[in-house]
Amino acid sequence: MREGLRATLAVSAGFWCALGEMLRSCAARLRMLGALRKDEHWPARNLGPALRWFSSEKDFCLPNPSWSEDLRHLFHQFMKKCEDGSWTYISEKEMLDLQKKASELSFQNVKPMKKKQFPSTLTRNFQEGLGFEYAMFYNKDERRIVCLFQGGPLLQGFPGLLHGGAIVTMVDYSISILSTKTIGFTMTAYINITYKRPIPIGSVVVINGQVDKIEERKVFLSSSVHSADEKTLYSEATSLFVQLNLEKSET
Ligand SMILES: CCCCCCCC/C=C\CCCCCCCC(=O)SCCNC(=O)CCNC(=O)[C@H](O)C(C)(C)COP(=O)(O)OP(=O)(O)OC[C@H]1O[C@@H](n2cnc3c(N)ncnc32)[C@H](O)[C@@H]1OP(=O)(O)O
Repeated sequence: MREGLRATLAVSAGFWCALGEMLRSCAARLRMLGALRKDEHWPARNLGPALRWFSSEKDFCLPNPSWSEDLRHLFHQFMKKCEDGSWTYISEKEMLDLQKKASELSFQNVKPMKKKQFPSTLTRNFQEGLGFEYAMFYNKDERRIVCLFQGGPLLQGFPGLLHGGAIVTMVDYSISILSTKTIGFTMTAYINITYKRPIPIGSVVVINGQVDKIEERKVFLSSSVHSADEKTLYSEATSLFVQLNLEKSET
């Protein structure tokens, strides 16, 4: 009797969990689709606080209900590549730790913001699905980084298309992590991007970044932005990152 009751409770708990997850997923997709409607350019209107506050616990790089099938599929493909150790998944915590360490090391004259005033990194100040949704993978031996990126409706430039500034932001983030992981903390000296095709809002792109050359403190990198099926080349960039001179004050 007791066993029967326990089994019933387990099944019903499972049912409510699955239903909850399904509703959450539908809500996120609807939010994104709603925001794409022509008359709702500012979807934050009814969405409560638009900022996603700093959290060291949640890993925003993991799939959430706003992720499309394409993004999930690529994410799982890359997670598989991590199994033999050639690629490594970069968690949100690792990015925040790097950023925190960078400011401790190099910007000693800058007063750090209090946690409560401090929204997470620029790319994380959006509700799920409305801004930058991405995950990054690093290949140490090949000095490469891959960023799987789905840009949401708050990143719109031309109607229905991603703003070029949002694209270059994501490219810059990806390769700044690559150059930092390659030679230590670096800053962007220049980034020269060519936009070849517009990127539709909500589509999934793959950013590939690689180190081309290192000359003392200078790291030269190139990157490309492709569609998930690799058929469309959206953008290409070349850039220079300079390793921070930690003896000098940087402010
Ligand atoms: C803080 C690091 C954070 C890293 C965190 C990574 C973890 C990631 C985690 C979470 C993701 C968040 C990631 C956010 C990151 C976003 C990245 C950005 O948006 S950075 C903001 C925009 N960039 C600036 O504001 C730079 C402003 N510029 C400067 O501060 C300096 O100019 C700097 C540091 C770039 C170089 O200054 P010098 O005083 O250290 O070095 P000098 O002597 O001027 O240059 C060194 C060599 O580089 C050449 N160089 C410098 N700038 C150049 C340029 N624009 N074009 C060509 N050559 C240049 C020079 O000619 C020199 O070359 P020769 O050694 O003589 O051969």
